[in-house]
Parts: sequence; C-alpha cells; structure tokens
Amino acid sequence: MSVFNASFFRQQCYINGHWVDASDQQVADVVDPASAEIIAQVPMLPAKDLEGCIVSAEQAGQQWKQQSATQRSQLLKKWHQLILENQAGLAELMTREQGKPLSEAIGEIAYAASYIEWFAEEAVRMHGDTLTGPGQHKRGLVIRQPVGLCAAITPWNFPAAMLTRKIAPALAAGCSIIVKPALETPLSALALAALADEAGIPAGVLNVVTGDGPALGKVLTQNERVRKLSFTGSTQTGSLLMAASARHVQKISLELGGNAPFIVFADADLERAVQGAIDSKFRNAGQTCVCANRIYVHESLYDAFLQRFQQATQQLIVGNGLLPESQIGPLINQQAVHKVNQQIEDALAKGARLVCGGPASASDGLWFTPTILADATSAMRCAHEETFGPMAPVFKFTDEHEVISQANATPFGLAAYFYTQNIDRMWRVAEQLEVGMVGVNTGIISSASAPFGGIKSSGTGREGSRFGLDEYTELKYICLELEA
Ligand SMILES: NC(=O)C1=CN([C@@H]2O[C@H](COP(=O)(O)OP(=O)(O)OC[C@H]3O[C@@H](n4cnc5c(N)ncnc54)[C@H](OP(=O)(O)O)[C@@H]3O)[C@@H](O)[C@H]2O)C=CC1
Ligand SMILES: O=C(O)CCCC(=O)O
Repeated sequence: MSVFNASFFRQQCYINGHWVDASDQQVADVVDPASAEIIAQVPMLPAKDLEGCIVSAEQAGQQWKQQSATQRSQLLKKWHQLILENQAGLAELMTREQGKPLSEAIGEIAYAASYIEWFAEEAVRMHGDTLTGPGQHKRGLVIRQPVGLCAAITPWNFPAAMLTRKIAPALAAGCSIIVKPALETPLSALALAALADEAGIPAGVLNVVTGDGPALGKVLTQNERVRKLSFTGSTQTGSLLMAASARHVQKISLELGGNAPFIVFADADLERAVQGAIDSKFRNAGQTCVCANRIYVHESLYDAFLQRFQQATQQLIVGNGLLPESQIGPLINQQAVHKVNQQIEDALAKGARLVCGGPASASDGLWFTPTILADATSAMRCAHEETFGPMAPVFKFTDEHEVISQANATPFGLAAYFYTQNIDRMWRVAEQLEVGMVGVNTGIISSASAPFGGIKSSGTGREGSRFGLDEYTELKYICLELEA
C-alpha cells in the first residue's frame, strides 16, 4: 500500500480535533527533495484562523490540566504505541518529504516515540517540595503547575523528533499546545497528530497548523493567551522570536544553531575517532545542529586520521533515501547547497586542501558528495559558520590549551566532542568546553534521557530528561501560617 493511502496521511491542519483547510483555501506544495515531485499540498493558514485555534486550544487546556497525571500518562503511552505500530509507514513518509535515508528515518521515528514514552513516565513524577519554615509558625510548600497554552515552531531536519520532544512534556505537564512545523516537512507532523487523535488525546489539546513561519510566528508571540514558546531552528529566527516573545513575557525555550568542535587528542583511539567523526558529521547529510562542524586533530595523528577519514567518507553512498543502500540523501533545498558550496570555495581560496568531494555543480541538483577539506584555519568561514551539510574541515593543532581556546572561539555553544584515553583530560576538557553537551569518545549523544540544549547563541532551555518537564511548568510557592 502506498504511504499516501495510509490513515495518517493528512493534507489539512488539525485544529480542535477537526481537519481543516485554510479559510481562504490557500495551499503550499510539499516537494520530495530527491525527485522534485510535488507529493502533497497543505494549507497556508491565515492569521485569523490561527487566532481561533488559540482560543479553542486554551479552553481545551483548562480541561486537560484537570485530568489526573495517570490519565495523561496513559494517553501518551497509547500514542507512543500507535507511533511504533506505524513506524515503517511514518519513516517512509519522512523520507519522502525530508530526503533522509530510510534507515535514519526509521531511527528517528523510534527516537521521536521515545520522548513520548519518557514524558508519559515523567508525568506521574511532577513532584513539588516542602520548605523549612521561615518562622516558628510558618510552613512552605512548592507545587508545580502547567504553564498554560504552549506554541512550538519546528524545523525540517528532524520532522518528528523535534515535535515530540516539545509536545510530550507539554501534554505530560497538563498544557495544551499548537505546533507549527516547517513548510518543507509538514506531513510527518500531521501524521503524528492523526495518531494522537486515534490514541484519544482530547480535541484541542494538540493542534498542528501549517503556513508561513513569520506570519504565524507573529500571532503566536503577540497573543497573550500563549504562555510558552518553544522553537528549534536557526539562531537568526530564534533571536527574532525571543524579542517578539518579550511583549507578553512568554516563557521561552530556544534550540538554535551549533558549531560543534570535534577534537582528536594525541592519545585517542584512532579507529574510534574516525568512526565517531563519520557518525557525527554525516548524520542526516550533515543537517543536524549537533553535527561535528570543525574537526581538530593533533599533529601526531593528523596524516593517519585524514587517510582513514577519507577512506571511510568515500565509502558513503549518496542516493535516494528510499533505496536501502543510501547513506546520504539530498540536501533540503538549493539554499542549503549554496551555503555549503560557498564555505568550500571560501576555504579553498584561503589555502585549504581538497581531500575528497568538492563543491556541487548546477547539474547535481540537491545531491552533494561528502567532502573533506584539510589544513583548515580560523580565517575560513567554515570555522565560524554552521555548515549544515556534508562537508568536514580538518584543522591541525599542537597543544590542549590552544585547541580548547579555538574550540570556544565561537558565539555558538551547543555540542562538542573529543577523543582521549586519559581520564584527567576527560574531566579537564569536558569542564572547559563552553557548550551544553559534550560527547567523550562518542559522536552520538542524543537520547530522551539527556538534557538537550545549548548556551550562548545556541539557545536556552533543555529538552528531554527530567529537566525537560521544567520548561512546561511554573513553580508556585504556598506559605501557610499555623495558629500560634
Ligand atoms: N537548530 C537546528 O536544528 C536547525 C538549524 N537550522 C539552521 O538555520 C539555517 C536556515 O534554515 P531555515 O530552515 O531557514 O531555518 P529557520 O530557523 O528559518 O526555520 C525553522 C522554523 O522556523 C520558522 N520560521 C522562519 N522564520 C520565522 C519567523 N520570523 N517567525 C516564526 N517562525 C519562523 C520556519 O517556518 P517556515 O517553514 O514557514 O519558514 C520553520 O518552521 C540552516 O542552514 C541551519 O544552519 C535550520 C533548521 C534546524
Ligand atoms: O536540532 C537538531 O538539529 C536536531 C537534533 C537532533 C538530535 O536530537 O540529536
């Protein structure tokens, strides 16, 4: 059966439990980046339709928060189960709209579902605290309450997981939520909503609206009923949203761009470091905010690392994600190709050495051969900008102090990776890296149990883990005075 006949395949917005078109009938095409085929059309919801959605979602949230934590948990568990039952179809749909290889899409569906399971379990542990009384007759209590109506704006690179790690904690905490997925990849989001509906999550608690980011973002930040905004995407858009959300002082979480250093020290296990670099750099064709962006290798291992890294990179198979052998799918659009090309051309002009791959030509379309540049320096754009594509610049370094200072010389602070077998260095370097997440001897760090997020221009707030629920709750202090 074609995935386009599946019960979860939807081309309408999901608002207050109903599947709706835009009131002015405007639509946008959804294009398969591998074939350039139009595979669906979704509504371009006008602002006034979103205003109506906000009213109904807020009302639904009033009921939802009255349900017991156990009831909310059970509904989340049912949704989790339905997603896993439909894993293959959801993954195929994701590959069609996003381009990533089917094996990665299957992995992302499991990863997305794991956040729902995690927060279904956290829902029943939303504990407060008791305080030592400030006076002889005073007692203090702290309770956690849902923040209220939430909005989530999500990107195209992880069309399912970036939604569930916002929706699941919101619902677990007792909040309702409106999600606006990226226009490139709305189908996975609508499919998740269809399964939430089937799971019995009440009407209005979860809403998915499609449309123009800036126009809908304006409504979501300027309507005072929306009490929380969670965004994943570029630092540029995140900082605009942060400024806009100041108007009504919305609670905000931002998961923004990265520029992850990946450091191979002289005492690293070379084979593990090469595998970690492949895993971290080329996941989702390099279109991940935690991808290794700058690879620093100690001079004593530099040539050996480059040789092994080149061999492994040249074995990666670029192709349509639906083919089982494909490991690198197309990039999302022409702007993405252009950005990687510009970084390569800039680096080559400034003295980098092309080890393999190279800039894409016009006839390559969205296909990009995995590329390695050796002898990268801090004068190059790739040292300062997020690449978001399958290009790895390799820098040579001589001492630990120097490489840490280079690693930290960026406004970003999301993830960093390093390889060493020295326990003292593990602690020393992990503590000195100015980031929210560190991988030691691993290139893959993500998990529902981990607090995902960054510092500096990479954002604020954490998703996943027990801390992820805090973003959707407020503390309330209750002071009791006993009769003397
Ligand atoms: N941290 C991460 O995971 C990601 C980082 N990026 C980085 O950003 C670069 C550009 O990618 P791009 O897709 O343009 O990223 P954006 O940050 O512009 O888009 C991400 C989401 O934000 C929405 N959006 C865009 N502008 C606004 C706005 N003014 N108000 C509210 N919502 C808005 C988009 O909606 P719409 O689809 O309608 O435009 C989409 O849903 C990439 O090359 C990469 O470096 C990109 C994606 C994810
Ligand atoms: O923001 C991103 O780029 C997606 C993060 C993927 C992950 O959770 O590892």
